[in-house]
Amino acid sequence: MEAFLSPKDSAKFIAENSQDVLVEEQGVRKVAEALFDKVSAKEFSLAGWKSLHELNPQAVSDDAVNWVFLADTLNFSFWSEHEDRKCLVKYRGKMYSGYWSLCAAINRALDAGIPITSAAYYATMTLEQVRHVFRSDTDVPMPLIEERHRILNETGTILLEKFGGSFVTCVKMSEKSALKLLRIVVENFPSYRDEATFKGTMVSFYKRAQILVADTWSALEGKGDGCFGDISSLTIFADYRIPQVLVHLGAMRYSDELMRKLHEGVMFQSGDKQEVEIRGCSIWCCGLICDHLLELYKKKGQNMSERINAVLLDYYLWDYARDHREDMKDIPIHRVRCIYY
Ligand SMILES: Nc1nc2c(c(CN[C@H]3C=C[C@H](O)[C@@H]3O)cn2[C@@H]2O[C@H](COP(=O)(O)O)[C@@H](O)[C@H]2O)c(=O)[nH]1
Repeated sequence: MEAFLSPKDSAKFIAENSQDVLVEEQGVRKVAEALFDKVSAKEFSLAGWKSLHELNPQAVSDDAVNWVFLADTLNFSFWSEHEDRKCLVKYRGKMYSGYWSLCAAINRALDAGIPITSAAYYATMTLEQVRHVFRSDTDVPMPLIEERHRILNETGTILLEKFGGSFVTCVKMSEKSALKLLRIVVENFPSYRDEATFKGTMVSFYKRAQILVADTWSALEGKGDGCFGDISSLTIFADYRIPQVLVHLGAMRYSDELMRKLHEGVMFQSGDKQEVEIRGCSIWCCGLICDHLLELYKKKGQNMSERINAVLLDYYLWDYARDHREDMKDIPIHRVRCIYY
């Protein structure tokens, strides 16, 4: 990890050198002010991870931690070429799309007696078994199914060989440090090495590794082995939804040239200059929103460092983006097919 800048330092470096993506200070302030009264809402709380999301595991248990590890190992690339033709998974009478289609497929498999969250199982799954477990209820399959198969086998084998087959072992090794757990994940599981080179500097985003730590924190309700004293050291998770909502809210802006490419549906490669600028500026922008929010409360004599951090801001903005798809349709997502987000 030493060779690469941390996600926070990467974001600063990228934002300072970005040409096609700009963080709008005024817009950042506006968003922080708009969120001021939301901080005490359940949408902005650790408890919201369970209470607002029926597919997330509800128990505090080893099974829940291993469920999170499986979900975040496969937590990438759900967007579809055409909005009206996408992978959907039906679970308990309800249709789920995008990231939630993954969770619905995991729970559907568990209900069918398939031990999909067990490393001993997914380390040796065949491609056909992976296709079956993650099958769509439309004629559009989940994207990158072959990569998902390869990553399941690779990750399951490592978890068995080095950590006794349970992610709980990694959590205990982290000794209640989010950054230590992040390091364990990135150093041991190759598919989590979400890194790039920008202007000759090695930068990192670690989107799936960071959301894995955050989701572990949430599943354990911030207690016991999940009581991470340094959870505020994490950044938001640079996916393809957060940039969209930041531009929609006016906290970030794309150059005309980049906006034109996005509207044309141009495919980017992971690590492209503009793709790195979108991801790095999103992280930096959200860090500034957090800082402003804390400052607004400080002016009222309130220290909200326990209630405001990048993880809770991310969860809030991601859910907001999900609920405001229609309002955001004029801001295209940036299209990348990769295993990192
Ligand atoms: N920044 C950030 N990105 C997140 C998540 C989640 C879901 N996690 C939490 C959500 C509720 C629970 O609290 C889970 O913990 C998925 N993604 C990313 O979004 C993309 C999928 O989008 P769509 O195609 O619209 O489903 C894809 O890149 C996926 O990797 C998050 O929370 N933050």
